Amino acid sequence: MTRPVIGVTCYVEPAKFTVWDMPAALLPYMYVDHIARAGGQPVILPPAGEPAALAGRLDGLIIAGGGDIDPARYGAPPAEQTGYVREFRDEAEFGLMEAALRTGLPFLGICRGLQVLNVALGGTLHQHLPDVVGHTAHSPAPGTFGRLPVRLSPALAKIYDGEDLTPAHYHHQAIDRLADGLEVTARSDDGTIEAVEVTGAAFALAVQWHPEADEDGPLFRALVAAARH
Ligand SMILES: NCCCC(=O)O
Repeated sequence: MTRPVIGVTCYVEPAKFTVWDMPAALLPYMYVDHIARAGGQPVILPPAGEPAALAGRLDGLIIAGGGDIDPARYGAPPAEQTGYVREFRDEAEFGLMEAALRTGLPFLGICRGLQVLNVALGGTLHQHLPDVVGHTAHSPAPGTFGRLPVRLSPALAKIYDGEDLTPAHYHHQAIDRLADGLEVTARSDDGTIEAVEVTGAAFALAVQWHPEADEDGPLFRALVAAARH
């Protein structure tokens, strides 16, 4: 069976690899491994050229984790804790997001990808979640995933085969004002929005957590299944 082509966005950051120490287009391998194990063909989309022009050649799209969105995109001045803003990545991913929404391309947003979806549709973000919820359980230490329970909507519970989940989290920002056209599909106990879907779309959903960090990949399988149609 032909594998649906799943585009997945990536970082561009200073990096050390083999004998080199230079900027690299980077993506944790877990993303592409999950896509391939789910039956898809992963294609990494660096934020160079015009990746949105490729949307018509993809069967599905993942906007992956990454640094903070430039708060100017949702009309806010930058907070002190806002970091790793890469305007070139914003430009590429907001273009891809717009193309996916316009064409009904099956879409999965992961962490930053959820935030791109919300801002693209006119929503806003909390720029530093610990200031809002009073704890750091969503991002306990640099480079370490936290585990925090979330309660899933019936639609998401069907994908995960259960209403309760304790996924891997690493985010210091979160949705503040939910965009029109989105529905909340999961929250954590402190009220933080942890997942959303686009109302009425065949498959356009996003999670604030990191499904790529877990061995099992129901969200990746669901995306690849949607991408086959
Ligand atoms: N803001 C970028 C995604 C991760 C985070 O919220 O820390």
